[in-house]
Formats: sequence, C-alpha cells, structure tokens
Amino acid sequence: MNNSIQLPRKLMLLGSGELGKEFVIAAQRLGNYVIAVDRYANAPAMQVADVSEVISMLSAEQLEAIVNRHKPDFIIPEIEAIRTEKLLEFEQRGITVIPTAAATNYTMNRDRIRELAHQELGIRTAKYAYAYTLQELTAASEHVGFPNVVKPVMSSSGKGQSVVQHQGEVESAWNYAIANSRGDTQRVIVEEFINFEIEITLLTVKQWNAPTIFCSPIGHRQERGDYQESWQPADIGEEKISQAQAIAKQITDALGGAGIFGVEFFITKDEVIFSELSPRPHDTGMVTLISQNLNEFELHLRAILGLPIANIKQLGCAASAVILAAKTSDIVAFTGVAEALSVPDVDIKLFGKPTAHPYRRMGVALAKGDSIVEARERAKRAASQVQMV
Ligand SMILES: Nc1ncnc2c1ncn2[C@@H]1O[C@H](COP(=O)(O)OP(=O)(O)OP(=O)(O)O)[C@@H](O)[C@H]1O
Ligand SMILES: NCC(=O)N[C@@H]1O[C@H](COP(=O)([O-])[O-])[C@@H](O)[C@H]1O
Ligand SMILES: [Mg+2]
Repeated sequence: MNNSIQLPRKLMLLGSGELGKEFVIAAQRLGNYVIAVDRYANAPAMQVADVSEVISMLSAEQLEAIVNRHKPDFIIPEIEAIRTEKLLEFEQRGITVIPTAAATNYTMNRDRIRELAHQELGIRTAKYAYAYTLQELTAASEHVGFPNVVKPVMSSSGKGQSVVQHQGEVESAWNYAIANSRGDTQRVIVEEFINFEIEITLLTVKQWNAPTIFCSPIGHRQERGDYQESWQPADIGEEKISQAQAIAKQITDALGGAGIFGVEFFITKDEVIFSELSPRPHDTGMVTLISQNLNEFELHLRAILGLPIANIKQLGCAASAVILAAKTSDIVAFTGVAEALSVPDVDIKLFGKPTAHPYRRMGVALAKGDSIVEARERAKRAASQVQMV
C-alpha cells in the first residue's frame, strides 16, 4: 500500500461532457481541485468543477496558455479531439497525462490504434482499409467487400459513420464521413461489416502499481453508430470473457499508464473481435452508476491517483437507456421525470447540456431488475417517459 499519496490533487479535464461530469463528482468527493475544459461554456462537467476554461483543445497555443495558468498535476482527456502532440510536451515537463500522452496519441484517430492492435500486436479485427479520396474509397470498398462500414478516422459516437451495402452508396458515405470528421484529417476507414451476436465493452482498469482488473462485461445496442442502451452483466460465457480480458490486457499494456479503458469487442458465435477502445470511461459504462459498488468514474479516479481498489462488486442485473433530444433548441427543459422515477430501482441523470440538437444525448435512465430483460425494459420505459419540451 502506498502511504505517500497526498490529496487533494489538481486535475485538468480536457472535455467536459456527461462522462466528465460524473468523473468530476467522483474527484470532488475526495476533495480534489478540478479545472474543466471544453469548446463551449457551461458544459456538464464545468457545472461541478472548481473552475472552467473554454478553448479549442486542438490548438497547441490555447492548451499551453491554460496549462501555464493552472499548473495541474494531472491532465485527463475526456474526448479524442485534442492536440495530443502537445500532451507529449506536457508529459515531458512532468505533468502526468492519463493514461499516457502516447496512448492519447494512439487513440486520437482510429488508424493508429488499429495499426497497433492489428499490425503490431496481431489482434483479430475486422478487415479494413483507408482512403484519402473518393477514388481511393471506391477501391478500398472493393477490397474490403460489402456490406461495410465507413467512418472518419477522427470521430466518435458514430458521427460521420455509415453502413454501405453496395458500390452505389460509396459516394454518399464518403461525403457524410468528410462532412462529420472532427479535427484536421480527411481520412476515412472502411471496415468489413461484422455480423455479431452481441457487442460488449470490457471496462479494464490499469493501475500504476497493482494488477490490471476488469469489470464484468457490458452488453450494448447501437443505432447510427451511437449507443442506445447497455446492460451488465452481458452473458457471453467464461471462455469468451477470458479471451476478451487477455486481448484487453495485451493492448492496454502496450498503451501503458493508468486509468480505466473501455475496450470494445464484437462477439460472434465463434470469435471475439477487437473493435476499438477509449482510454477513459466509456458511454456504455454509465450503467455502472447503478450496477457496481464503484462506478467507472470512481475506478478511473482511483487508478489515476494510485488509490487502492480493494474490490469491484457487480450488484446484479442492471441497464441504461439514453435520453436523446428530438430537435434543435437553446432552451432545454424536460417533463416526465417524476413518472420515470416512480418505478422502484430506476434512476435518471440529466446532464445539463445547455443546448440540444437532434439525437444529442441529454440524459440517461438507469434501472435494476431481477433479470437483464426486466432491467432493460425498465430503463427503456423510464427513458421514453422523459421528454424534452
Ligand atoms: N465493422 C463493423 N461491423 C459491424 N458494426 C460496426 C462496425 N463498426 C462499427 N459498428 C457499429 O457502430 C458502432 C460504433 O462504431 P465505433 O465504436 O467504431 O464508433 P465510435 O464513433 O468510435 O463510437 P463511440 O465513440 O461511441 O465508441 C459500434 O458499436 C457497432 O455497433
Ligand atoms: N462516445 C463518446 C462519448 O459518449 N463522449 C461523451 O459525450 C460528450 C460529448 O457530447 P456532445 O457531443 O453532446 O457535446 C463527451 O464530452 C463525453 O462526455
Ligand atoms: Mg465505439
């Protein structure tokens, strides 16, 4: 046990959405000082942080200015779209970047992490190819085959992603990907469509001076490349759990550092196929707000600070279902929360995002049940009762 750990610490969070908000709450509960950063004011995590900064996180100069102003002990990325080369510099100056600056660089874009997993570590992934132009995408699609999935190399939550059935749909997939790409790379990845039985997130906790530990697998369902509901535990059998854990260990060891990772897999009848990972809490992992003794945000915090995690206890069948905005609005208000909360073992989190647009995630419903079916049904019903007005 490390008795030399001193609290509070100064944490700078780069990205301040719903995942950051729960992380800040966990950090505040141990009295830490948090600087919440994002591209817009009054972002969810800013509402619970000590101070906030509004900057472009893709700008090296703006990152430099706020790091000099606040002198954090830790820099904790919450999104991918960050000038990660600058994080390498901060790390060299003695600031701890989570999980490491190199890991944030590997996972900023889909191509680097895919090359690490597939080329360097020999991990099974979907067949894939890249393209910089529509012409290249046409050729790459032919190589990968149909149906396939086209995604910008830099994007998240399914932005710019489409399933392509035949050559006639390639051009619109290209245009959609380029229009929704974040950052400055005009590169897309095309992947073989995997007809999986279930997809899971394996929350993997990498610690500085203790073994890597795992949460029980989280099953999820996605639409438009974005998560709609998740549940824990996901029933994939012990053998596939072991296989997924071994892959998650291999790839998180290669990335190094400490913190929680959301490692995503497609599970087919016979195979465990690595998809991608987040070097931070995962959206589908919000179910742990109700399903574990320590949620994914508390686990991330403890791993970062080097605090012990004596046990992770799964508390039984639980589920989450998202609450999405239906239209664009500068006024965010809800009805139906009271109705949703009248059901036992149901909870609602509203993120406090200041504006809405179609499909923007505004909140989440959480539920427990005697079975996964019951927990999912309760979470979905509760989510559908909450309506934006
Ligand atoms: N090759 C594929 N075969 C089948 N389905 C896929 C494939 N790639 C992506 N999907 C579906 O789209 C979802 C989103 O894809 P992916 O995780 O790559 O995107 P993302 O934008 O990084 O999402 P997030 O940031 O929310 O994790 C997957 O969870 C899966 O449901
Ligand atoms: N799949 C990644 C993910 O869920 N990220 C979460 O969504 C926020 C952005 O939301 P916004 O697009 O509504 O601003 C991010 O800040 C993070 O909390
Ligand atoms: Mg994903």
